[in-house]
Amino acid sequence: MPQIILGPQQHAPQIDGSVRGRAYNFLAKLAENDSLPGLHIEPILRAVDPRVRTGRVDDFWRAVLFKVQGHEQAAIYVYLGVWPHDAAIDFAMKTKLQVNPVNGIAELLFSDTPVVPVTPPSVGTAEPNAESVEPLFARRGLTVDALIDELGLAPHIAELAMECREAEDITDLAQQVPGWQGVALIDLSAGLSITAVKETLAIGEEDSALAEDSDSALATALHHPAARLQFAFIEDNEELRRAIEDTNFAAWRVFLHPEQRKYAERSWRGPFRLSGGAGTGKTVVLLHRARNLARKNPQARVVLTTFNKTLADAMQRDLKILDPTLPIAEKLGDPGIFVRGVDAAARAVVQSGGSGVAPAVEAVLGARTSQIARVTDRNAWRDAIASNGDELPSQLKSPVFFQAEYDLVVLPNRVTNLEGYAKVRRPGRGVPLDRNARTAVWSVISAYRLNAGIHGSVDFIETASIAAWILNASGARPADHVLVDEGQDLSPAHWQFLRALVADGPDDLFIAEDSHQRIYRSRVVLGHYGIKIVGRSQRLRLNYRTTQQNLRYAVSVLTGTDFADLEDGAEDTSEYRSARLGPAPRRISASNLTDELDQAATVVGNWLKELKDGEGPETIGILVRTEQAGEQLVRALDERLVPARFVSDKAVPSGKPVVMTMHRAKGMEFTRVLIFGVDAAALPAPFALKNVTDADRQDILQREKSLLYVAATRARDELVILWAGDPSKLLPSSAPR
Ligand SMILES: Nc1ncnc2c1ncn2[C@@H]1O[C@H](COP(=O)(O)OP(=O)(O)OP(=O)(O)O)[C@@H](O)[C@H]1O
Repeated sequence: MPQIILGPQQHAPQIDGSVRGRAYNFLAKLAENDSLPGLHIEPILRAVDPRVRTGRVDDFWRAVLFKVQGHEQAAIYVYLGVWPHDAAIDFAMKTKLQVNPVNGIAELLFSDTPVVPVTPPSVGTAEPNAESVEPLFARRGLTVDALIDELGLAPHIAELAMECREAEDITDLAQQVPGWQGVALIDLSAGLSITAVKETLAIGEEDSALAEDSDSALATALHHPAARLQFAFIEDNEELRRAIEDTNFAAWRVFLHPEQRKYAERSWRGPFRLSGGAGTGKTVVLLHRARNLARKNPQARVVLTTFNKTLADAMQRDLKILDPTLPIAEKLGDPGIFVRGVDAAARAVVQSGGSGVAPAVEAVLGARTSQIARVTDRNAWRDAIASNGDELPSQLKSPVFFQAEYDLVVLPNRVTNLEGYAKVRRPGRGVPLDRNARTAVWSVISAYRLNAGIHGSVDFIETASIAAWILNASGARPADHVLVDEGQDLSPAHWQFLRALVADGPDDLFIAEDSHQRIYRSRVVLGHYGIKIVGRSQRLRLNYRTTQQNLRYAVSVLTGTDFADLEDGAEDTSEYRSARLGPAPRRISASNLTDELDQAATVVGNWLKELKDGEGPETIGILVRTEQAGEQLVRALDERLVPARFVSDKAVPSGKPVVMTMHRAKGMEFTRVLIFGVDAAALPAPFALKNVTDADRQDILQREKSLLYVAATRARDELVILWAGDPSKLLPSSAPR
């Protein structure tokens, strides 16, 4: 059966729903049998490319396609869109599908225009003395010949690129150059060498050898990972229908970056870690990988998990958008993809743990009732300190200290009594504790556990620890593949649980994380919990969400902070890059709270007026540090006749701008973002730093910075930062360009 490929369609006219429907019918028939006479697949006399065809969609509309016939392969049809009859012939006459002679990537050429119509970059806009500044690529030692002969850029694009003075000019050019060439320009402007760019685009030395003008060479060139930034292989009619008829068909569903594709498809002998800055498509990779694994083996039990329920629900929704036919498992251990927050997945193990639960509770928490149906009250540490903390050194009288000590030391080491706690090693905990201090600390931990026992409750981390014990004791491994998002915020007990879900082996664990976005917990070294990454770790750097301006601002929030990833290595942000341009982030200083609320109402009110057709008010996000501040802000906006809705743990409803905490905004995105209340007095949050040890203080400050980074990277297009009085010290002192 013929294979349909959707090629670049930016040259085709917009068509309405009924024409889309007919275009789909045409392509569906073509995919079944290309010799059906009603299709009228016609070559065009004197066309520059003998492979070009038109096909009859109806009396008025014609499809333009290329027919590529590989050896012993079914015909491939590359679809470029539909045009009115004469315009279709005209377009078909001058369009050529070829193999790039340098790198073996399939590409379109037009005989009387450049590869794409490009306006010259606005050279020299960036600096007042720009005339004297050498263009960026020349400063980097690049030449037009190298861009053409070594990389394979189209000559007119290489020449324009060599004229660009600054990175913005390159981005501007790249935005107009679809496919791999645009991506290559962004990579070069971020400082990558031509060799490194070729590596990210999966261009090998052997690729140019395929650059002959044969059908089989073209078929190979269309499969090139970099060609697939523009040419999408459509696998069945359902996918075809969605791609043609759905006007919201999102690029992430088919046009993966070669690196994203590699991580979605490749197999590893053991756990793999994919790190990457905000918006680099880590979640997209996980969704594609889950689909690939489920398709490769329909009996496979794939667990797709993340930090919490809201993010898991969003992943499940997107998985269905990606492919509605995917088998979603409702029960852990069933074939298909089981999508849950990590705590819900642990609960599922405990709930079905039967007689294994009581010994697990005893092994993890010591002797107590095995009633664990309830969740321990969030104030339980405070209460335990109040009742049993008299002997504690004052700097340890803090729920923050106990939560971290419990997560990082007590639970992962299965400490159940003072003897155990007196001996346990506490690497990385900062404050050393002598025997007396350990006794005082243990007294509080015992009280915490005793109270929870009386209430028949456990906290989330305890549940993960109990679930891990149950699985390890029984040897049951209810998953074949575990895919994890937001790994930077999981605790050791979570990792012990995830490790226990799946046997050691190929493609057992795939972990996406960004240590710059660690906002909940202390840093964890995976190797301590049986997850040996050893060399199986890569990084994504191209941001698909945020404009270059917003990204640069967000990264400048991080500057000066020494981050480390889950494997203890340093991470840097120097090659983070974005393929989009937009307005510079606006920083607004208000004189007092009333002024700040007025300014917020003005910003959001204006944004509401600017919404385009099809853009709902919920694409505006207003991010705050605390729930209380959020609820207060909604009331104040309401008084100023600006509608808004505070969203905490539910999915975001449509119809109004959304106010939420910066924590809640993790993993989300908005077209426009206002970060409200970035005052010196509010960020870092004073309550977070109350009664903490010096060691914890540093880590909390780092997390508060990361919180601001998370908030700033939620914005696709516009970002406004607003404060009253003095700005937070966590903000960069000046706005980057
Ligand atoms: N190949 C792609 N083509 C088009 N859009 C993409 C692609 N990959 C990702 N995106 C888009 O970029 C945005 C960010 O993707 P995603 O949420 O997967 O990133 P992330 O790395 O998980 O981000 P974060 O860490 O901030 O949660 C989304 O809107 C997604 O649809």
